[in-house]
Amino acid sequence: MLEVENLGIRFGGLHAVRDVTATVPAGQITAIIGPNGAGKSTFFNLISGFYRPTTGTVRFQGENLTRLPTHEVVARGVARTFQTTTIYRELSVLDNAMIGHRVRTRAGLLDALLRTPRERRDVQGSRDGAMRALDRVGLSRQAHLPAGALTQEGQKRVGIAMALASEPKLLLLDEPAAGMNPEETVNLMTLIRELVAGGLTVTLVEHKMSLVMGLADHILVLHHGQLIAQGNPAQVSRDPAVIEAYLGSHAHGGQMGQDGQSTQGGEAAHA
Ligand SMILES: Nc1ncnc2c1ncn2[C@@H]1O[C@H](COP(=O)(O)OP(=O)(O)OP(=O)(O)O)[C@@H](O)[C@H]1O
Repeated sequence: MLEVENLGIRFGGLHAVRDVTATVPAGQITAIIGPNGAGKSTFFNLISGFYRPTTGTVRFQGENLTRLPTHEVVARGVARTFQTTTIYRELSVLDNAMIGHRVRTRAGLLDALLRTPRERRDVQGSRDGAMRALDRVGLSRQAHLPAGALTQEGQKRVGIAMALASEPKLLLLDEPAAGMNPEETVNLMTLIRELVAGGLTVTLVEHKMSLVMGLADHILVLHHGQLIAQGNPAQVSRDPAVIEAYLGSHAHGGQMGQDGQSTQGGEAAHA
């Protein structure tokens, strides 16, 4: 579904992502892992159009997305969530999801100001699309609550609904389980599996190895911006280069698993 070739970006002297060639298969869950600073978020920013690569190409369903602005990437079916929650806490859950949907509607500012028939049709379309997205994440009954009144898990679901409201084919989740307790993490895994069973392709960056190893069909491992391994969880967790990368990063003060639980390296090595 997604193919990147020789993808790279430099920030001054730092090669944050270097020469990555990889594919994301349709209908599967692909996880991107690697020690802190490995380039995972930067890689996400490259494939979702937030950053322009210094080298290489990004192709989605055969189409070259490399130089497209973010909204064009979204319009072609690639949507993402963010590491930190970016929902509007004071707005209703429905309004949040509608914001996600508006990316796909055509009415411009003039239509909105003049409240043209097209604008009214688009608002109705956004409402319907947003409700469908809320239904997919199990939030239709909370649609009229302020988003900030929901639990941490509920707010994460709002963020996912915002992305789903643009009706993506590929959903990019940036650390979806950050800040979640074990029960919430299991609920999230169930939700992701349901979305994939419904035909969505999911790619995620995640530190929690229990989630990655329990969920991913395919794993890409980045280290110092480079792809050092890929394969299924069993293959990746016994790959010497992966174990070395995590243990090395730990030895040099690499951050431990999310919320300071156990080391990524330990979990990867024992998964
Ligand atoms: N906009 C930027 N400008 C300069 N340097 C950046 C920028 N974005 C990221 N970097 C650097 O690129 C490297 C990779 O960062 P990135 O956030 O992609 O890693 P990561 O694997 O997502 O890390 P983490 O697991 O800590 O979230 C880091 O050294 C980071 O400081």
